[in-house]
Amino acid sequence: MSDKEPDNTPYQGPVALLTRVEKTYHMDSVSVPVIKGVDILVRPACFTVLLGPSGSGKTTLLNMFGCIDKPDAGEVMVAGCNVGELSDDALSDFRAKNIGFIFQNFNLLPVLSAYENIEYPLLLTGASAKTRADRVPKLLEAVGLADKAHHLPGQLSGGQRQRVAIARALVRKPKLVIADEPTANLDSETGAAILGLMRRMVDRFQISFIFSSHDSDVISAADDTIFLKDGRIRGIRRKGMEASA
Ligand SMILES: Nc1ncnc2c1ncn2[C@@H]1O[C@H](COP(=O)(O)OP(=O)(O)OP(=O)(O)O)[C@@H](O)[C@H]1O
Repeated sequence: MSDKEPDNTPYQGPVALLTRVEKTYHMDSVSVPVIKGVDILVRPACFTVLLGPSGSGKTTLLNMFGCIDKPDAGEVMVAGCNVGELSDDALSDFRAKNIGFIFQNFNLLPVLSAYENIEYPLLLTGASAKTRADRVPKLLEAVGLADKAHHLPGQLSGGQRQRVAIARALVRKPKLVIADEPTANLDSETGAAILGLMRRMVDRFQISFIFSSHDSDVISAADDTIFLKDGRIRGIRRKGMEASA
């Protein structure tokens, strides 16, 4: 019998992985390398933050995780799939099934109620009325908006709109949720509440979030923080583990 301690670490393989990723933008005759050989691993049921100053490449990297943009070199794996090998149609299906998005400016449909905004991605994928009626109220409750189901976005505060957007991002049970500076348009108190809500959603639904910010206050909510500068990783901090360069 082995006297080795049982391994209780929750890690079960990456939800997403960038390997030696590079990206250069070309404008007229000028080439600007913006991502210069980056490796990032997103662990299951973890909250990962990309932290870096403006222009450091956060959005470019999130677009690769979100299969919106492709690297010039390197590999992007999401939910065990090498997404670089998918056709455009297969990529759209893959994205719809596996990835949820949260935007800085919420991107809600103004003519739909909170309930209908959350339900909309399910309608697009042909989910049954039963699935929709099961999931939408549960998510409204999870984000603390059960009493605002029939409000239009214009009748909600910024923080409440972002709560709707979070519920919408979760409704198809994605493996990965991507949020590009989701608190940038909120005051600091509301931003902190949204951050706390996302943290709770990671724990409750066991989904991985990757989030960009230039505000170092977000580190306390994160499991993993990736420090970026000039398109390179300058450090990684995993909660409970030693920092590495
Ligand atoms: N479509 C594009 N064409 C040319 N250059 C681009 C394009 N998109 C981004 N860039 C440049 O790439 C670099 C990285 O941009 P990116 O938006 O990824 O940074 P960021 O860290 O998200 O910045 P911010 O915090 O300001 O949103 C910047 O210098 C930017 O000007």
